[in-house]
Amino acid sequence: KRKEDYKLRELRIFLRDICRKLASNRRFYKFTKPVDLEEVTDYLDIIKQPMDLETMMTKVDMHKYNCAKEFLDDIDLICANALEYNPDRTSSDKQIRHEACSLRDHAHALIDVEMDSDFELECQDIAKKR
Ligand SMILES: CC(=O)c1nc(NC(=O)[C@H]2CNCCN2)sc1-c1cc(O)cc(O)c1
Repeated sequence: KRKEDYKLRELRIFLRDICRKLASNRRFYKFTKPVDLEEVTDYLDIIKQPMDLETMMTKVDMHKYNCAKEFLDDIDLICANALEYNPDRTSSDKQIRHEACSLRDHAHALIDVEMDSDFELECQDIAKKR
């Protein structure tokens, strides 16, 4: 197990904790599971790359993230998808856009507070090499 692999294991432990905290916040309930394509039948006509917190947890376990930036790119994707699928001036669309922006800001804030910036820079160097 190279030194790099110990760093990536530490990253996975950290990202699982971030994912758990976000998924356990009732405000982000709509983003915890893949959009139900039986219910939302036109979803894939509009959203080309669905993403959700359960899928992200699986990606952590499958070693798909080599730095926190890659993890936050998927959080930003969840948010962008919700903004794109819910553009209307209705209160329901406005509410889900608000929840999506809140998820994005909470995720970035959690990582900025809890993650050592030098550690992330080391992970980004590893990510570049892989
Ligand atoms: C996550 C998401 O983007 C989402 N958007 C919705 N939009 C609408 O229903 C709007 C779209 N504009 C017209 C009026 N209806 S419902 C919905 C959703 C909510 C859940 O509790 C679970 C789930 O899988 C998906």
